[in-house]
Amino acid sequence: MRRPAGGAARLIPALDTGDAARAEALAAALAPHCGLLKVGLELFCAAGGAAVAATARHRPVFLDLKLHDIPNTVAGALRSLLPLKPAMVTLHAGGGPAMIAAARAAAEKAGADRPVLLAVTVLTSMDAAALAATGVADNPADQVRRLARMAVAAGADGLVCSPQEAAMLRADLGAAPMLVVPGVRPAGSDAGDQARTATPAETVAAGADWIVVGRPITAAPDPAAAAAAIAASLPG
Ligand SMILES: O=c1ccn([C@@H]2O[C@H](COP(=O)(O)O)[C@@H](O)[C@H]2O)c(=O)[nH]1
Repeated sequence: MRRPAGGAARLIPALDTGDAARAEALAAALAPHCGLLKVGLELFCAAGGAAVAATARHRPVFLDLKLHDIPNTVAGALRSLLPLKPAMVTLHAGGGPAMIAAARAAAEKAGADRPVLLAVTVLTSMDAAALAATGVADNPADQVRRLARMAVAAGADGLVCSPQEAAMLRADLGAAPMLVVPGVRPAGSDAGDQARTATPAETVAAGADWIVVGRPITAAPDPAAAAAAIAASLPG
């Protein structure tokens, strides 16, 4: 997977709906304004591989299933997903190095066309209090750094972090890991359940390769116009 040159290629709209027909209509409308399209848990649980195939007719698919299980099970899940040819797949960094290494070994069975493996660090919906409730006393940035170092060493190609950690990860890990960043909000839009946010332009300036935007696009009266406006705001 090549890194995006800039502008619209950096944008990944999240097709978060349980309605496969609506997802396909969104995919068709948003494709001219983005680099990839994200199929997440809501759409995959509703429509499975058929939704991935339908979305892939419009743009390469970022399959955001956040796999998190014992290594053998995650490796098996990866093998089951390979026929769908997703461009990117997520797994939780919290599954640990053996799980990530097993996923990498399974993905490599697809050869040169294998999906990019992205390790999700600390969910962008979590603030320090939410993290503390899980037993992690460190602030989100420290926990993101710790998980990111471990995940890259174990074989992840890239990371999912919030806009607020992108610059730190670039400084810490250099240019190599791909950074895919949700929790992105155009100025003035509702954060909803996202806790660690920034604007699209700020997020790219901080070092994100791709930004993920869901509701500010899909809940807009004209999703294609919303995506076009976000793409136009991105630095090259
Ligand atoms: O830490 C994470 C990991 C994944 N996501 C996903 O990104 C989108 C964001 O949607 P918005 O509507 O723009 O909030 C959604 O599909 C999440 O599952 C994330 O938000 N944070």
